Amino acid sequence: MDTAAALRVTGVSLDSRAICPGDLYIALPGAKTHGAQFAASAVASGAAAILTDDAGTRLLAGGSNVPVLTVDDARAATGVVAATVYGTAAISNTLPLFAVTGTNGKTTTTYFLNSLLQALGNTTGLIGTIEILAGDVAIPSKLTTPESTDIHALLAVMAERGIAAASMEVSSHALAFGRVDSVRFNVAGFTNLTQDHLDLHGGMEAYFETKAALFTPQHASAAVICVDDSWGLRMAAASNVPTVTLSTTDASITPTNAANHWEVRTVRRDGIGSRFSLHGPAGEVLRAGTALPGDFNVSNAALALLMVTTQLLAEAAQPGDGAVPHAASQEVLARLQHALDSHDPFSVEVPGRMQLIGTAPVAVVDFAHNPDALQRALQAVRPATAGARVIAVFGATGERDATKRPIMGAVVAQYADVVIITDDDPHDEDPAAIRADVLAGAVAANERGALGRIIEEFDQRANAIDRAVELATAVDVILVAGRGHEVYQEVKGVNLSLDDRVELRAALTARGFPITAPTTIESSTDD
Ligand SMILES: CC(=O)N[C@H]1[C@@H](OP(=O)(O)OP(=O)(O)OC[C@H]2O[C@@H](n3ccc(=O)[nH]c3=O)[C@H](O)[C@@H]2O)O[C@H](CO)[C@@H](O)[C@@H]1O[C@H](C)C(=O)N[C@@H](C)C(=O)N[C@H](CCC(=O)O)C(=O)O
Ligand SMILES: Nc1ncnc2c1ncn2[C@@H]1O[C@H](COP(=O)(O)OP(=O)(O)OP(=O)(O)O)[C@@H](O)[C@H]1O
Repeated sequence: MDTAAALRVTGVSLDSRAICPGDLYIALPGAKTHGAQFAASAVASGAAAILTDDAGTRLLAGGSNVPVLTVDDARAATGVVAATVYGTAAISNTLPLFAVTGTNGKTTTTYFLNSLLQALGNTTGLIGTIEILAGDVAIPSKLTTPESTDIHALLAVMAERGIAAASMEVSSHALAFGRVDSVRFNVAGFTNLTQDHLDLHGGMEAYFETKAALFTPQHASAAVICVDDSWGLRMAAASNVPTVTLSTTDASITPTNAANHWEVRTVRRDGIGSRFSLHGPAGEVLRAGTALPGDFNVSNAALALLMVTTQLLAEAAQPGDGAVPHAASQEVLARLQHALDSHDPFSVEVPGRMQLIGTAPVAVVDFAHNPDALQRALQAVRPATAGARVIAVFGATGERDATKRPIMGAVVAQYADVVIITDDDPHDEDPAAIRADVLAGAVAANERGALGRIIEEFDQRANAIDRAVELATAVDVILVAGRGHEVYQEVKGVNLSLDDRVELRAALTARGFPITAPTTIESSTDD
């Protein structure tokens, strides 16, 4: 214990491969192996000490020449240790943090938050599926929500670099594995809950409970919860931090506490996007727009707007009773409206999210990879022109929630005229068996009279995309769904280069159809 008391570490990592000299290596039990198996390698890389559990200590059994600290639950200790080492336990007092959780819309909403915070004059940070940004420094992202050791290190770097506000996606995996432990967000937002990740959670109730952990004083000072569905209403009731609710569709359920309820009204189409107004309980009105198609992007934009509004109102609140004087509230609204009008922050492009690749036919790459997202994406791209068809290319992921596969097949058959089934990331599963599960759902829906009369299957995703373009006329719409921004397809442990945007653009060009210019975060421009 004397050695431990005198010990100084300069960083923390859960991964022996990422250890830098002077780091603490936290050896965790995992699904496949125990981190203690890699302790020697961590020490060889310069680990100054090891923290682990009883099982880890037994595995080390006198074989370590650095101090070993043993705790009952090493994962539960990780967040607090990382926050202590990086000095980030109370960082949200000086660096406002925004978290977004929900099945769909996390990435888009964090991009919208980031864009609005910048429009308000902040240097910002962003942590999510596509990339991590600390001001103008971009760091590649491996997970939607990094491990807590990485989050605390990133927050320390952000504070050092003068970042004024940061937005983060919080996945249900992150909540289940304690990745946001010792992080308290100023405002946590909830988008929606629909079927996904049942391989991890077992059922929707457990999935809901995991998400609900974000809306507790341990993790959030305030919540903004979208109540467009009954899960949202339940989340608002379960939340035990000050909560503002948001409804974004006519069909939304009105919560009982109208005093904290905001709603979207007057949505109207504007090109492929929309304009809308957001109305508060005291007659507040903010007007905004988004160039991204789909009603769900109005929801995402409204959620981002209300989360920032909530934080600015909290900053304007009087110490003591917490009330916001009328003049201060008017000032906040005016500042926000000016940022909305001058920067159009929700028209930022989100890589692989309803990303327009071709114009005639309209050809879109989107990340929809679960039943609800697919339905909404297909509805969003449905053309008004009589006789125009929607041609969908998609597949399901291996080693993830297998129950959603036939449902995805059925949804696409229901909402697309032409259904082209192919591979997503099969991981270690047999791709043909995954396609068969999806196909079964599409065929069954077809037999029940679903819209999709043409159903085809391709084992090569590039060929499936090419086939979609071959079948298309200039008035049709092609939706290539499921992989969005991803540039590799993982097949039996091997990452094969594959970018839907590149394949779609090539197929359109080969047939003389017009395309849009590539954007920055694409494999075609990275190379
Ligand atoms: C299912 C899941 O989340 N698994 C996580 C879990 O892995 P595991 O239990 O299999 O770990 P393991 O391989 O047995 O290894 C045990 C320990 O040894 C360590 N190790 C292992 C090998 C080595 O050489 N050195 C080393 O130190 C590992 O870092 C780990 O701490 O613990 C690891 C670190 O402790 C995580 O990196 C890993 O996430 C993997 C990479 C993953 O793919 N997770 C996905 C499913 C995920 O979290 N996705 C969500 C988003 C989902 C969505 O919304 O779509 C996300 O937030 O990204
Ligand atoms: N609010 C929403 N409701 C339903 N579907 C949405 C919503 N926002 C986006 N989508 C659909 O879900 C897909 C994924 O969106 P996004 O990446 O923003 O969500 P996410 O929660 O980060 O997803 P993931 O956890 O899988 O990374 C989009 O490509 C779109 O098809």
